[in-house]
Amino acid sequence: MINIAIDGPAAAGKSTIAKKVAARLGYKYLDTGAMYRAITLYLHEHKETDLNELSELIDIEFSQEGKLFLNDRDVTDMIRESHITKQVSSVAALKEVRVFLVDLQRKISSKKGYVLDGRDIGSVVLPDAELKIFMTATPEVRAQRRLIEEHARGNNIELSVLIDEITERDTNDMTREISPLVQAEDAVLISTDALTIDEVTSKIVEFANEKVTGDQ
Ligand SMILES: Nc1ncnc2c1ncn2[C@@H]1O[C@H](COP(=O)(O)OP(=O)(O)O)[C@@H](O)[C@H]1O
Ligand SMILES: Nc1ccn([C@@H]2O[C@H](COP(=O)(O)OP(=O)(O)O)[C@@H](O)[C@H]2O)c(=O)n1
Repeated sequence: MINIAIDGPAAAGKSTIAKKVAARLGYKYLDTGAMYRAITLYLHEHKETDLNELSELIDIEFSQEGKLFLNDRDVTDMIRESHITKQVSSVAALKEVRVFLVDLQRKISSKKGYVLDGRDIGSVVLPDAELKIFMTATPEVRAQRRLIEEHARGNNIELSVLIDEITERDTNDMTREISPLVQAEDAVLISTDALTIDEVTSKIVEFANEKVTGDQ
């Protein structure tokens, strides 16, 4: 088994496709963005937190069904609310937060057989991952995809607002000092603008199978 790192900007399709790739290969999926969102929620609710104590204060667990528990509370839906989305890239820029989560992500994936998606997986969390993908699409395509999701949730948000939000978050993620979003040198670039979810999934599964057979 190998580890697969999928990085890229917001709404490129990382988590949708990472889940499908994991299912096709019989691997586990780790949503690292959800972990940053969980810390953002915790800090929103506990404003006086000493960031040096995160490891004592915070327990993050994913259930088999993919639900996220923050200190035993199911926060799966709360972490997707727009006030958390607006704050998450500032929280993700904090050194103490990154040190805590990168350590946890490395521990979880140490036994291999994981698909991880995020911003710094191929560059920082798992620089030795056997397969690295950098997934992109234009901001307009990505915002259009988020728009469909938001409308399905009953949120009547405008496309231009989503384009602005996504662009602002990408800029924050690409320009922060610690572990900015970058394409790792050895990552395969996949532009998903004109590809279906199944097409992107199959491409990555093929790459993974090549790596696994090549390593034997
Ligand atoms: N290739 C694709 N074509 C069409 N829609 C897609 C594609 N990839 C992902 N989507 C849709 O785009 C939205 C954002 O995808 P998501 O996986 O949440 O992105 P990310 O994890 O990169 O933020 C989802 O609604 C998903 O179903
Ligand atoms: N490995 C990661 C994953 C997410 N993040 C941060 O967490 C935020 C939310 O990530 P996400 O994957 O849930 O975001 P979406 O692309 O799904 O909207 C990102 O905008 C980054 O600021 C990060 O810094 N490093």
